[in-house]
Amino acid sequence: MSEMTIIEAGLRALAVETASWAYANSGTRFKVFAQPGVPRDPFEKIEDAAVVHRLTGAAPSVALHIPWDRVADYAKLADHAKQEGVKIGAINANVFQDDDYKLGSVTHPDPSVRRKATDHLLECIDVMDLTGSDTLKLWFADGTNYPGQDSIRARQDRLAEALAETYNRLGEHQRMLLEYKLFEPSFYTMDVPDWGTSYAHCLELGPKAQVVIDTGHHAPGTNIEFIVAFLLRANKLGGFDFNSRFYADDDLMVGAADPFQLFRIMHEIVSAGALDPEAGIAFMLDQCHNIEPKIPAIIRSVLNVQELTAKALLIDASALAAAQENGDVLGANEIFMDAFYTDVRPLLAQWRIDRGLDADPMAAYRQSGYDEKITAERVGGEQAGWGA
Ligand SMILES: O=C[C@H](O)[C@H](O)[C@H](O)[C@H](O)CO
Ligand SMILES: [Zn+2]
Ligand SMILES: [Zn+2]
Repeated sequence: MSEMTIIEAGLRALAVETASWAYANSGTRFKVFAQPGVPRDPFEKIEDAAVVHRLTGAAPSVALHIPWDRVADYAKLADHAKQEGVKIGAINANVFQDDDYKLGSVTHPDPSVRRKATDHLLECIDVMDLTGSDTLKLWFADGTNYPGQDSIRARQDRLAEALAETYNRLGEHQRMLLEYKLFEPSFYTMDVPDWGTSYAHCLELGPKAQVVIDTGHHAPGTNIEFIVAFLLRANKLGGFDFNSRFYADDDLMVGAADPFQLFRIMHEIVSAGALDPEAGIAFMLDQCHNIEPKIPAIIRSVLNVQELTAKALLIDASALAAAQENGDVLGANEIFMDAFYTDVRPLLAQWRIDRGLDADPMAAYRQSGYDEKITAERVGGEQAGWGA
């Protein structure tokens, strides 16, 4: 089978979900650098997401974050997305920016705060019903900063209670993804610190609960592809928050800091046949573009996922299996690395041309004049951003 045929079949299924908040101003605790032309509301965020899909052909959905994307008429927002040629993806809850959540949200010692937080999770399922989204994504900033601050076990009981109530509210075709994070903004304990904790809660909840892996949420040196392989085998991998990092939760462009890691992750996906939409793996981006222009950075990120997936698709699976069975350590590694070192960019350029897309989406964006258009049009009003 020709390389193009292999890539053709594999990439046809690959759909990347971009993040509404990545089109808005976001940065670090030190500085958020506002940029001209940034969206002022979720409708404009969706228009930018549609441009990414039109140029790459591989980003058909956009995740929302509530309340950052709260609108009066969610059906109208979903219609707008449809008009623009994209659909609403995962709905992200936000129980980390309210003053009441200083000591936690669903794990807070005060039951009235837990009630408030759980009600927000339920509100997000209402948003799913109104927008046609089938995925609720939950990340909790909940944790403690000092030993003794609270009971680690009691917080797990509170978390489990809120998750169960939320799970029971899910519709027949809806699911919830539980994200974990080693640290930040809590620095002694996070209540969902690692994949094992998320996995255990998801097992306790049932089949509609799965784990989401944010590639920036692990201790340095963690073998993330092992977690991918394990959760795929257990049918408990719901998706990814793709980004890359050099140190912590840097939220840089996926594949930028460590393309080889993304290749190893996509090898586990491809070899498990999980690229197929039926497998239900959400390939979401969770990034923040503080110093680089946002839309081109997101286009570049989608291309990075395509490129490393195409390389993974080119691994000679039968030769690799034979080498593995024969204990041919160097042979197996050579077959693996051969694919990684294959330049797939000419193949992908042709793949795009065959779809009526520009061979080079980054150049196509520069030549589109879209940046100039939004910079000229989006004056006045408040730019969207963290907390706006
Ligand atoms: O670190 C926070 C997590 O990655 C969440 O996914 C969060 O909702 C997202 O980063 C938006 O801030
Ligand atoms: Zn994330
Ligand atoms: Zn994060």
